[in-house]
Amino acid sequence: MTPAARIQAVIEVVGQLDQAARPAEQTVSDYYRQRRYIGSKDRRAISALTYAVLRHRARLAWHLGQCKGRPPWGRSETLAFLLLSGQETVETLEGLCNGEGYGPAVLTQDEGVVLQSLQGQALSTDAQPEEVRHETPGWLMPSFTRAFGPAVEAELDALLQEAPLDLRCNTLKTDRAAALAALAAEGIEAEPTPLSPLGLRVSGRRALRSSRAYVGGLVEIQDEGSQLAALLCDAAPGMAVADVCAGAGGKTLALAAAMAGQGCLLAADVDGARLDRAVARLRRAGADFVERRVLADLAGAEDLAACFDRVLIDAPCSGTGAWRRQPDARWRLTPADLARYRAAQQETLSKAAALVRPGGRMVYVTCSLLPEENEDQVEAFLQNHPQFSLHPAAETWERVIGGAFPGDGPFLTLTPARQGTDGFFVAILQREGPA
Ligand SMILES: C[S@@+](CC[C@H](N)C(=O)[O-])C[C@H]1O[C@@H](n2cnc3c(N)ncnc32)[C@H](O)[C@@H]1O
Repeated sequence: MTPAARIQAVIEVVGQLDQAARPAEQTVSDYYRQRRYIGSKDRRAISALTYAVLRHRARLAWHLGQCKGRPPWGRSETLAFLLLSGQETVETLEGLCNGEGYGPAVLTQDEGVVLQSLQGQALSTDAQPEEVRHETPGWLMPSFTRAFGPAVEAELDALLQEAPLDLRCNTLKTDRAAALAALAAEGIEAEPTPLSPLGLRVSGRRALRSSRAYVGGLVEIQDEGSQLAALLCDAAPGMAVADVCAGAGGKTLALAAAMAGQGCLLAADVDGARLDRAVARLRRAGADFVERRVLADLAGAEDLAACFDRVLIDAPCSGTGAWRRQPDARWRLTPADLARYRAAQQETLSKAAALVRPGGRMVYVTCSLLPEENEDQVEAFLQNHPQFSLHPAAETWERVIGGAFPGDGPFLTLTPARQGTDGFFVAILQREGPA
């Protein structure tokens, strides 16, 4: 594809994103599915520019004077982004938008005027309101400020960066050094992650999913933060462990490895289709001992009451900690969604508590950075469940992970700005009784 044709493709994708209430990832992959002739190099270039435009959505709307309501999205934003980011000038844009081949149509007179007025300006300026400058919905600013105080700007900016590709080496089949060597043998460069003893960070984007190391189950894709959250469950061989929001099994796989394939590991979820997606992953990882169960209601699972040494709640949440991976998600989240997540979190905490045996632990995890889904939920739970108390995350960290605990309270909060991971919150709740 010519550079102009790639820009036209981005204009089309970005235009479709505005109309679609679904995740950008789906819209982008549908666009490619309908255009099989677009090769992988062009796809990479189109996706990179599309996501760059998305990451600047509020600032572009501000520059284009469309701050009120949802701006029309597509051509004007793509061209404005190319100009404001310094990748093009008005003159080079005029050359690219010449209506020839598969490139963008000729600039209209109005577009020319707008682009001339933007030339030389910066994408971010102090004149923009804080929430525009940090690409954050205004209604969430008080929550982020409450979470991070003076560090809020650095945290919000870090959430706008691209996330790395992290892998967890699967200790059911290999160790980290051998996994690194297997990847290197296939030309995939990676290095150990700074915090997780099992993590590998891949440099550059390689066709990982078709590699022998991935297909053979030596590695699984998992953010370093997610690996650390799973390690803090402190699951061990021979234990009875329940992952009650298992979804497609990301953390179940990590628990299975921590248990060395020995003991009882239950992967449960309310969503059977999600749980089905765990099957192939479990098989690939050699984690055949995991039982799966669709649970419409944890309260109805009487046969599981007080059975488990560890219960992991990887709770449904706003996903604010994972905004680096889905930059459009911030604009789809509504106050009603957040209220729904909070209700589900409190309900899941209360019901899952019944599964923990005396002396056992429940580990509450979110990939949210909002105190309403994290500390507030744990506090409310503890008020109503005096048989549970907070176990300091630092104690488990030092024993299971090693190195300095990256926090200063009973919980663990990981953030892209501080640890370079996705945002995660972990609280360990100990049920009273013999250890
Ligand atoms: C954050 S995702 C889990 C991700 C998964 N643990 C992983 O590591 O890949 C949250 C999961 O909670 C499930 N869920 C939503 N509401 C629930 C509820 N009331 N009880 C149990 N699971 C629920 C969702 O279906 C979803 O799979």
